[in-house]
Amino acid sequence: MARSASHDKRLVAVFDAIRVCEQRTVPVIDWTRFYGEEVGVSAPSYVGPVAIHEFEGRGLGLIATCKISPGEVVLIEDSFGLSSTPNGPIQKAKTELVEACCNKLGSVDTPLLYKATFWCLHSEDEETRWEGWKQTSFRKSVLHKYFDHLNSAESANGTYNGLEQPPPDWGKSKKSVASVVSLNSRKTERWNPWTLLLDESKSLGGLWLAASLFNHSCLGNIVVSYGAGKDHSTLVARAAAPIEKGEELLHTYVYPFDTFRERQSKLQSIYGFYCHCCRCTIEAPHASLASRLADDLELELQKFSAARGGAKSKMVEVVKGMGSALASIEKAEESLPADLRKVWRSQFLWGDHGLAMAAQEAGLFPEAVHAFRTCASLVALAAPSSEYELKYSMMLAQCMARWTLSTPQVSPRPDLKEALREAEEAHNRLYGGGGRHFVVRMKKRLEEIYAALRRLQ
Ligand SMILES: C[S@@+](CC[C@H](N)C(=O)[O-])C[C@H]1O[C@@H](n2cnc3c(N)ncnc32)[C@H](O)[C@@H]1O
Repeated sequence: MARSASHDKRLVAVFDAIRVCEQRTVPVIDWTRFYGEEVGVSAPSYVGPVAIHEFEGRGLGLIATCKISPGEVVLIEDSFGLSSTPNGPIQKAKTELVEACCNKLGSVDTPLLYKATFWCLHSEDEETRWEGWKQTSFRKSVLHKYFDHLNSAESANGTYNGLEQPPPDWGKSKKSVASVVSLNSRKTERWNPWTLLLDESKSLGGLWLAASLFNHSCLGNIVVSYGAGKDHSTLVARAAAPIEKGEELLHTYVYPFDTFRERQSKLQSIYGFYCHCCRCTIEAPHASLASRLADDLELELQKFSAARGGAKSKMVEVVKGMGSALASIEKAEESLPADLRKVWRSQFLWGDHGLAMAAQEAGLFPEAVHAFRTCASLVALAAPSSEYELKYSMMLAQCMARWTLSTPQVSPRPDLKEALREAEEAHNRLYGGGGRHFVVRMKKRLEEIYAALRRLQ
């Protein structure tokens, strides 16, 4: 008996190793359809070189089973549930998502494995949950089965039956569904093919079972994007930085450019934990200073909102005010150890963004270009390869184009070609390709702006 048990263990180890080696080839994304309005373009699911692991103080998470390079796909997965109203208020999106999950859990068409995996996700509902869903070893075995299913072409039907535990009690209350949704849901994002900016008007709340296992760091090493699938419901996670074998894969749950206190407060109120990541460790001792400087900057930003659409001279004043608030931040930065300065500075990126917008509106293009460049360099530190990197490189290129169009004799000319190349690279980092296609679209858009300006002259 003992002999056969150890034999079994070795067999499991061999099969596990084969499972890691025999990953499916990463599906290719069709870029021409990616930006379109078409629905029903689906990408096959895929799990890269990752394994489920238990971490002290943060429950289950994912680790790399080998070295992963930036841009490498680690997960492709379709949503379990989606809210129905695009860009609805958070509460409405959550209510709709809870409803969608309840329907899916109640449907006989939903494979048992999906239902079991849903109940294995992190939850704070201690009253109505069956005890089994809280046991780490049981959660891990169900989740492993779900991961295997994502990487195989087989249907999920029946796979749950192989688990050792008795079939669970499916009769859950809406409250327990809501707890899982609150702690694991995310918001989809998509690019508007016309403005080439992230289009909030199409965002939906959604739940992805495997992606729910990513734990948080304010300096994450993966990025997530949404493309293909009905309602752009397919989630694609990629490495944003080199990840060593055995290192945890971490995603940033909150806006990465909020101040230390703002991030901590959101993480505690929404997810119930205090973040001890390396960035928070750097920023914690200087938290009061950062909050005071952020308040001063915020006052200047409010002046910008009030001056929008008004006299140019007023906007020039606003630019001066913002510039001096940012100069105080840069002065405070000098008191920090040199290697911590830039990461600390990224808490104020939104101020540079505001300055860039105000300077652009005031026609102060060199200042605007400088501020957009600062945004891009801060993103590269705190949120590399993210949608923010693409956003700022695109805004920079568009600002340079406006500058050239409004002052054709400008000297030295802004290097628009270089900025477009940077946008192309940022696109490739975020999506693993498609940058050329994207830049061609952007050039077309710039030509349209130019033609419109010519008509006005
Ligand atoms: C989306 S789930 C992530 C997976 C989860 N660890 C599990 O066991 O299923 C979010 C929850 O994980 C935990 N968590 C995530 N990141 C954490 C971190 N950096 N420190 C402590 N807990 C964390 C928190 O309990 C949070 O509410």
